[in-house]
Amino acid sequence: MDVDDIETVAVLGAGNMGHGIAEVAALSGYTVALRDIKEEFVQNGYEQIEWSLGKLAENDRISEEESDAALDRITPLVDVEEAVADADVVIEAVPEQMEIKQDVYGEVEEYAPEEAIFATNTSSLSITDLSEVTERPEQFCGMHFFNPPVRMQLVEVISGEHTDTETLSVVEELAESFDKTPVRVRKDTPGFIVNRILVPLMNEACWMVSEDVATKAEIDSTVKFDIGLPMGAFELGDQVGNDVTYHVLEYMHDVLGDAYEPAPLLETVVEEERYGKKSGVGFYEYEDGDGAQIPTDAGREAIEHRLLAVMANEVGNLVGDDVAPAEDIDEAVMLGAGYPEGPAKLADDAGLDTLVDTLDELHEETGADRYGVSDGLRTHADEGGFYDQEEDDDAVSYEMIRVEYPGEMVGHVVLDRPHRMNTVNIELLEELEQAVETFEADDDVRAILITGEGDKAFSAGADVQSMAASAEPLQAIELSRTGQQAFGKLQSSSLPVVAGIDGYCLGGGMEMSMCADMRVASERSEFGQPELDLGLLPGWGGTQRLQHIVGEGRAKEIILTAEQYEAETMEGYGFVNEVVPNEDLEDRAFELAADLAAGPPVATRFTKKAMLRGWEDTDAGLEIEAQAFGHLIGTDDLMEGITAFMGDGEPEFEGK
Ligand SMILES: C/C=C/C(=O)SCCNC(=O)CCNC(=O)[C@H](O)C(C)(C)COP(=O)(O)OP(=O)(O)OC[C@H]1O[C@@H](n2cnc3c(N)ncnc32)[C@H](O)[C@@H]1OP(=O)(O)O
Repeated sequence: MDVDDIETVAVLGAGNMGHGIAEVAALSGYTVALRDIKEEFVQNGYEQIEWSLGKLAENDRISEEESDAALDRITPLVDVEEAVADADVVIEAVPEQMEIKQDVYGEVEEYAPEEAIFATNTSSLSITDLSEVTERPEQFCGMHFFNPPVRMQLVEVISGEHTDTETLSVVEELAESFDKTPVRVRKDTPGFIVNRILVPLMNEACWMVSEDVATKAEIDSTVKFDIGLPMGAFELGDQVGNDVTYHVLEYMHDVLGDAYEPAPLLETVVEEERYGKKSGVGFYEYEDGDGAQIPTDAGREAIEHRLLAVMANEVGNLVGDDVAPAEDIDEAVMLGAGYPEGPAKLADDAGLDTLVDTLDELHEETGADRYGVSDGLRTHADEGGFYDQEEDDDAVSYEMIRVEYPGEMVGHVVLDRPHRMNTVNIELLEELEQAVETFEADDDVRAILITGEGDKAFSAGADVQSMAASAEPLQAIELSRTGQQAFGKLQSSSLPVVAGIDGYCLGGGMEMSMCADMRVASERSEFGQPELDLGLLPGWGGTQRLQHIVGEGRAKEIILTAEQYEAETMEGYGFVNEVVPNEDLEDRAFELAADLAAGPPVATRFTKKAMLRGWEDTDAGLEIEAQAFGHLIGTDDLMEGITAFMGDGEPEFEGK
């Protein structure tokens, strides 16, 4: 079967995952049969889809017509025969119990066309075992979506023992046609990739508390603010559901052995039905407490090493068993769990030798199987890392941005952290500076275009979480200077710069766009300098540059109110040169950049220089800005602002 042959997708199970998958398939133009065992279940799923499509339209992610058309493509059904009779692909998302799934496949096998592919959305059962229930194990694979499917980019496509490669390729292409990123899991292993990394990490966090090695606060502070993961380990556990984690871990324990023995703390919370947010209490109290309140400064290096070592060991297992290469593991975990960098890269950065030593020491000390170093980790430690260390040191490599050459003498920078709203961290600043230098040294580039990956954000500003991790005045002054310098390089580039803005353009993201010579924005874009709401000030040039573009009055209004502004308003303020329909943004921004690239390079350069020099004494202003940034980083108000942001609350500033 070819992906182009697929017209009809049957989704079995209209629960959380099932209705989400049906919505994604319908949005991509497929005819969808959504089936559940009872009319009320399937109707409920259908209504959830209707609500979600309505939200997408309300937020301008899709048009009303697209929303209506997607809903029209979905037929809610109870009858299995009717649901699968015309299906080219059947995606099964029924409850995670072998007997239920077996029954479903028994029925489906009877009515589905012979050539139809079966894909299961299981997260914890063996693909091979499930495939053997059917008469088409070679046409059977895993298609593991993340929750909620409409928002999450990753789909793990898992090979069972009998799956043929054609089936995997078609399902990967199907995932791509859903506008998702498939990552192939070459072997059917418990937890596949993402859970195989996350669940043992969670278990190790629990072991540390169970053994009085560290407190929950110390561990979550280390995970969130030192390692820089999106949530603390316990915070994430409570979010996912501790019963779910425990269930997956038990399966790993059964199949993979004692290295995956659940920690007593995890067993206790599950026994006591402290499942997390959904039950009102987990590791933290939600109903009767303030939820996860994680201190920014309680992290410890020993905890960091131990967690990274356990994570590296799992990467070693996956790579060593040929489940996936390091690049795929990193991509999956970044997309599926929102890690700023993948686990293999994090482990390489920490040094595999050090992590192996940590595991060896723990193994000797405790004798616990989970510290036994995996063959994959040891081999890669000997080679110097999971990634090739022999790469040419002079070669420029980018991780936070993409550098592209779309033609017409345009050099294109894509801010490439869509899982974190293209937020800006120090590495991104450094890479941006490097990209500008590379373009300037390239005779074939005459204009720079900057856009953000995805349709949610050009950039939501500085990565608040990584900023909170360096809450020292001197570090903050340095961070402010680094941003000023990188954005300054863009502003003073001899090449004309166009910013193509689609979605949120906030804080540091807006400060970056201030350094472009022209800004074109989609209708749905929103602008703002929310820094004062965080107890900060725009520290990457915003206090100086904005007033040059929109005048002092508007600049003060935007910065002091910290409000968000629509693209049209910002056009009126003179910040945006042109507002275009959402779907035209990319083409129009490129067209504008190509137009400027076709202009006279020397005259363009001198024009830019003259106009920039004509500003008043900006350096003095920038110095004050950097000093102020350093001063603010140590204030209680900043912590209040960041804590409120992380916890979705309203800040109460005290002026301290
Ligand atoms: C010198 C420069 C200083 C600065 O730039 S300071 C930072 C200034 N920027 C901000 O304050 C913007 C903060 N973000 C927001 O207000 C909201 O987000 C948005 C309006 C952009 C989007 O809201 P919604 O659509 O409801 O999405 P969501 O669930 O809030 O965000 C999606 C994920 O993106 C993370 N995120 C968004 N902005 C930032 C940020 N600036 N730093 C770190 N993470 C950010 C969130 O936490 C969340 O993550 P999860 O999905 O893991 O919960």
